[in-house]
Amino acid sequence: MRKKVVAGNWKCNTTVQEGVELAKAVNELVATEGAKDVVVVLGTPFTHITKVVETVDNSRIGVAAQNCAAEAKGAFTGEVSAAMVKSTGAGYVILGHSERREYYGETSEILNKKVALTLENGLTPIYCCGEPLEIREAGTQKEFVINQLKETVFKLSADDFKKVIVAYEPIWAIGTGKTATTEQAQEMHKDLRDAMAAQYGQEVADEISILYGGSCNPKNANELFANPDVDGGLIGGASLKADDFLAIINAY
Ligand SMILES: O=C[C@H](O)COP(=O)(O)O
Repeated sequence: MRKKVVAGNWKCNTTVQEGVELAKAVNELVATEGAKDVVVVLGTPFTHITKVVETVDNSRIGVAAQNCAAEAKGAFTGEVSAAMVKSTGAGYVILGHSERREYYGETSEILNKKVALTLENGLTPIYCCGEPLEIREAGTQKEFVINQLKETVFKLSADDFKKVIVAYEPIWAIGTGKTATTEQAQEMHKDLRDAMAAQYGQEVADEISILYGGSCNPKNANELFANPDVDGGLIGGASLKADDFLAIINAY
């Protein structure tokens, strides 16, 4: 039975102190009011990870880095390795977010190295995929997104692929207030699961959590999560407010 997952992606927001306050608030709300069958993850900036791991109940809330280095270690000034992330107590790494692909030139080749290092270090990759507006308008989004998977995580063995969480994030919906309709989300998630089944078999495909990301909020989460192939969300803006994030966790 695949897991329901609601992961926050704080992106480049909050100071360490603000982040710890936010984590504290989420921790309290999740402990008292959070849906028990939902895996909750906080994707914090690198600088916050150790403190956030110390702040939350780790048996209830996981912590994610938003990136990691494509190299294991060495002379790579400014980089943070997967092993370093692991040593903080974090359990997840968000990889392939469209902002990293677009602003930092992350290619499939780079992402393959990051995915491999994440898995080697016992971390769970939350692997993002999604199409830009022009691809959606041309109607070729299915081929585009499945190709992103083919170039990266579909190169993994079935055993490794089973450890991956996939997040579908249409780029035109990120931070724009323009959410994919519930039909658009379900259609793509089903297409992605079918592609996973073609690659690895239905049993593996049925185990993979596929999250939706893109202007997900307390008002639309319920409808989005009601889809049979939507297994949760990767939440940007709304994860910065503890009450909104809790409402999304409880939207199942
Ligand atoms: O990683 C999260 C996504 O980019 C969604 O961000 P958003 O909820 O602010 O649209």
